[in-house]
Amino acid sequence: MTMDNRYSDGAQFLKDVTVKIENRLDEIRQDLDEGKKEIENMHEYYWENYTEMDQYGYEEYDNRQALLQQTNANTEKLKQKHRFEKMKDSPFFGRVDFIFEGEYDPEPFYIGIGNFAERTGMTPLIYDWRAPVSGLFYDYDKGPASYEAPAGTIAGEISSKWQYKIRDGKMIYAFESDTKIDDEILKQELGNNGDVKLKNIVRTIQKEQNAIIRNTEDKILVIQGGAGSGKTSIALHRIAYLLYHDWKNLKSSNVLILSPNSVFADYISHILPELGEENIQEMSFDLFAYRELKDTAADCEDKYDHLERIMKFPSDREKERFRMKQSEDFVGLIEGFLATLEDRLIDFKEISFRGMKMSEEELIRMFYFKFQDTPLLARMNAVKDYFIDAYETLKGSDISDDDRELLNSKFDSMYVTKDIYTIYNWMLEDYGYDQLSDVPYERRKIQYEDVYPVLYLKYRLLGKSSQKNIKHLVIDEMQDYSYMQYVILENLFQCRMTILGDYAQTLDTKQQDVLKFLPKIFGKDIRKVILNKSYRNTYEIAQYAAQISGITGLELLERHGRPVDVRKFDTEDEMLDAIVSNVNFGKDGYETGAVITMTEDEAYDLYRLLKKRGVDAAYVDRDSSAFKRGLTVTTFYLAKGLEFDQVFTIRGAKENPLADQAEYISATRALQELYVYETGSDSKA
Ligand SMILES: Nc1ncnc2c1ncn2[C@@H]1O[C@H](COP(=O)(O)OP(=O)(O)OP(=O)(O)O)[C@@H](O)[C@H]1O
Repeated sequence: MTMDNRYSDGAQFLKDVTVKIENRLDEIRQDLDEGKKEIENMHEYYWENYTEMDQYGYEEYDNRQALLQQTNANTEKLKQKHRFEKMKDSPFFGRVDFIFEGEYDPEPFYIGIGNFAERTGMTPLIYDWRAPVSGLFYDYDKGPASYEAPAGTIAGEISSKWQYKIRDGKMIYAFESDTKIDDEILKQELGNNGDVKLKNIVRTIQKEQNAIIRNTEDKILVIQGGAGSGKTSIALHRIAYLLYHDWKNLKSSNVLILSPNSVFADYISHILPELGEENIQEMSFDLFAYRELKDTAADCEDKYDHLERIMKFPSDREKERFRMKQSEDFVGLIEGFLATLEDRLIDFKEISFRGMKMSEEELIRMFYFKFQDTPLLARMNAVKDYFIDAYETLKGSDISDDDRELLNSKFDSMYVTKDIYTIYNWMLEDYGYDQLSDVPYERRKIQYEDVYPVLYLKYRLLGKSSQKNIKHLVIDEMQDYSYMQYVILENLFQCRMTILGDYAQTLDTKQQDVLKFLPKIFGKDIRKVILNKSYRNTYEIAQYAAQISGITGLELLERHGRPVDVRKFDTEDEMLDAIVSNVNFGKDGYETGAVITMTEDEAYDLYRLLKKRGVDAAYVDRDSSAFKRGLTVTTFYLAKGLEFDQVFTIRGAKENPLADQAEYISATRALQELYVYETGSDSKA
């Protein structure tokens, strides 16, 4: 067959399938209209008749159920409508012609962002990229191939593979794919200008990425990958894949992403809806900790307070103490402290209540033996419940609320304190650390180094609030979580996890290899995957970044661009001039750019100066929830995980202990152009 013939096949198929999609859309719209009317009728019927409905409420109940069913059916239809509308624009992007073993003629399988059949239950005309057969498209070139179907392995041969680009229902191109073309298409996708949202990559998922996306065996999958290797993209596609395959069990509300901040959360929020799935919950661990500690202190520092401080006032002692407090050794210290805490925390006093007594010895026996597995601060409650049970059995009646209150306070008063903050201070004192300031609740602000140790202590003393609803946890930027944080996470979440990150992009002054300690915490359920190919940056930028980080062995895509512009200016004015003259947005220019500094103050100053020069820039700080098209001014730690067409990295003071990581993280944010600027004589040489 000639190329033209094949092209016309795809084009003909596009015509046919477009008509069919339109037909289905018409039907769905009609169904939706009828459904809406049905709901209105039900409401009307209800309001007209509810006074006469039977006294037991059966009819009312039936009515409500019917209404609920109809509403659910409508929601389902609405989702379908959205999917097909999207598919009408671009129904498919790939095709595999597969000759099943024992047969002669190839069967074409068209692949798109969702399944499409003429009618529900009929053989699909287009297959969802997550369907078993679509695996062929990502995993094989021409030749023998197989895929895993529910019935087992299906083997055969791929006679050809096609790549399509369709926009607004029109065929832009159709290529029979081979390695060279695939690479060209990938480069073209990557060469397109950056967006303010991370894009889906279904058209060009690479084989090694696909293996991760389609992995269902491993309970905990840990992905170490260099900057721009597609980790975040893959994690989100994996979630989409799991939602599709495990739809009975896993709903989008069962998935939680632990993300570094709101800008990042917004940045990744489009992929799942683009793929026809609902968006998922995300939260920063710091916010979670802060909420959990609300009853312990009025305020807690977050990671960014800590970072700003170590950059402004670098102190080796503080760095060391911080590291120690997040370490395995410190978990050990807390455990050691807990082992001796019982004696110190309780002052046993005989209980007597309306003629019933519990002696000190009895209390001790209960406390140390009967309820020894209950967390310490919840244990007296267990003893009290036991006491109340015995009392009620004896009297043959329930105890009054007032009496229960009275007993609560009697039992509680045996604790010397129940304040976690105070108990934590005892521990700091025991081990020779400075204590937290002894102030009333309203004035308490827990420093970042103590936030997670206090949270750990709290869970050990009160029990944890297990997050049962979450069945899959995604942890992005895994290198930024400490041993202590992982121990807490392991306690809170017993579910499947996708953990991803890059040790080179650490926000600590020293790299930590979380891959080393994760197995200690999560046991043998862990599987580790390493990604070595970088997709984001041009060759020139990736090489520059590799040279500053000293990382070797990263495979780079041969997508070329401008050389990196590294310059030192005598004055800030000259540097600003250079930024202004290189910024390139607008009709023929780029979509996104960033001026990235080390500290918040530096970012804010530059933002103001750029504004003064009439540059339309936006300032992104830790409270921001999105970044926009055009120029953004921000810090390296907030730019983490994001990408921009143009990046202006502004080197900070050379004493800044995070200078190297900052430069690496900033440089690897650039898609097309990178400028590394500094000013003055006191800057980094
Ligand atoms: N297979 C692919 N096809 C097309 N684009 C891809 C592919 N894999 C990755 N990319 C693109 O590469 C860029 C980097 O991806 P992503 O942000 O997921 O990487 P990352 O490993 O999380 O990066 P970092 O750690 O540096 O933040 C994105 O623009 C993404 O769309």
